[in-house]
Amino acid sequence: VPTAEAKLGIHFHKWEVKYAYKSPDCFKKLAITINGDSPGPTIYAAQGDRVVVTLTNTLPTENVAVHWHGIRQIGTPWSDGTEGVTQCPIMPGDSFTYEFVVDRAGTYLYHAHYGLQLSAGLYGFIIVSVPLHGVPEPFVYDKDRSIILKDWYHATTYEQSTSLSSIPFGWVGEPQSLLINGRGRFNCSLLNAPSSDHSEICEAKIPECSPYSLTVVHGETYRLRIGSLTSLSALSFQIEGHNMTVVEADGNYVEPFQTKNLYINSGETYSVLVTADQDPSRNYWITTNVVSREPSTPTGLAIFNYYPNHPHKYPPTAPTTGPLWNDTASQLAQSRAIRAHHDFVQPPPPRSDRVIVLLNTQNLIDGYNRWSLNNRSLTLPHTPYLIALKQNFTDAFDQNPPSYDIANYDISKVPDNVNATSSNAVYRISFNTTVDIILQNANTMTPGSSETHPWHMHGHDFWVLGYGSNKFDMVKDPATYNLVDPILKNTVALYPYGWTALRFRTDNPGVWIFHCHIEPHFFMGMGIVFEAGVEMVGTLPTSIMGCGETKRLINP
Ligand SMILES: O=C1O[C@H]([C@@H](O)CO)C(O)=C1O
Repeated sequence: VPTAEAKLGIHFHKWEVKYAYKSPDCFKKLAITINGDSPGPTIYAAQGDRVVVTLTNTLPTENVAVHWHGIRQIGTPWSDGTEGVTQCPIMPGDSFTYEFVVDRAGTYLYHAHYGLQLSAGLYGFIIVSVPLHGVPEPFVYDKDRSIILKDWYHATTYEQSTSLSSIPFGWVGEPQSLLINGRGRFNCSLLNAPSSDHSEICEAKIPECSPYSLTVVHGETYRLRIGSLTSLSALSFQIEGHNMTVVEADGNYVEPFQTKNLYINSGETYSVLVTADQDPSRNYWITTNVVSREPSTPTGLAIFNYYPNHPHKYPPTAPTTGPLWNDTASQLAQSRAIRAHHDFVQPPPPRSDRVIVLLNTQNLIDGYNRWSLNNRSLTLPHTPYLIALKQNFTDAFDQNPPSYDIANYDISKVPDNVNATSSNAVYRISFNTTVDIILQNANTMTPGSSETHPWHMHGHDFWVLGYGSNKFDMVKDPATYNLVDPILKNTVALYPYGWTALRFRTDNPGVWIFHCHIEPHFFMGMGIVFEAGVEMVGTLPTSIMGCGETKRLINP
């Protein structure tokens, strides 16, 4: 029975964020949970509803902040949940209320946006339905189901963040397992503990790590919402013997297209339609595996269970895996195949007012391994930009980083690191203008290597105008842009040695971050902060300022 508040379109949630021992892949480790769960509870709402989450931080010695990924926060930029950008972190023992409107139906996510807390397991779904009398969705299905994908590490966030910010540098490496709806399987016999009995820390037979099972009825069509909140891995997702028809991406309807393998990067969501039209006398494998980086993680497994077979009966076949990890061409082909649905095309403005080219490089800065944009590696200040810029503390940050000419940069070479510096610069962009961002990939510090980066923008969707596989040509490449039916997204892939071109309108007053969604890359500086229309932002809630009781000094 819906509560009175839910009938009014307000959804209250009380979250206690705390550590708990979890064994999602059979290996016992500390995870950050919401009310004891990782992944956390799904937030359900209808378009236009208000979501109010009161979060109490019960982590003994750690701050926290939660980002509502894909929710634009129109009029509430202070609820975006990005520590250092839109709020002070929530300190242990403190409570903080996030309040925002979900203005558009679709599939969204939430996750920690502080340090490496996403990798500790603070993540979940936000599912927004079409309102009762709203425009119907351009597809039909019998049932709505959701699957959240995660890569899982056994090292703690403290170990990972210390390694990443030490000399010598210690990379987090590939994950130990892949989780489907919070369940995976680590091979306990790989542990070389002194005793042969691992049952205390790794127990293959506990129900907590038995594969997730999705029960279907023969003949029915399922809308499967698939979201990825991996720390690192780009994934391929497949259902043995079944085709998937992609119909939604990041909350936007797409022209339907069929695939057997869905590529999904961290921060992306897709809806696919799957019809249970195969031999119903058996179950099938749902699998996910690492692409873009050479995998060393076992395939993630779940069961596509035809009723009335037992939900945990293993399929009779060996699990199928996706395409080769380094088949970038097929990933690029999927990216290019995604177009706006023909009834929902919102064409972009034909030209932009400003072009920002961002060269993506890995650098050595003062001996530390970092990632940079135009040779500047973001170091988040602990005075949140939104507060500082709204209050005109303009001396707090560098303003308007200089533009960068990539014409003479050789993207196939290891960077020379000469001009690479740490920076807290903020791009100040005129309100209500059209901006193009050209993401240009390049070689890392390892010869012959360039990596895939999923770029995510807060506060806005952007049109994806095009992709290229080499250095961007300012004259020729803009002529190839899709200005007819480009997809709107909030997260998009930048492929090795290639470029991706985006266009967006600065129509949401605030201060926002645009960053690589690989958590350790963001931690290593891979992002920019931009401001547009901050003077139009309403009075900032004092809850985002100060910390603990010192808030009284701000608002006596
Ligand atoms: O940031 C990274 O560091 C390593 C490697 O480049 C250096 O060890 C890697 O694969 C990353 O993505």
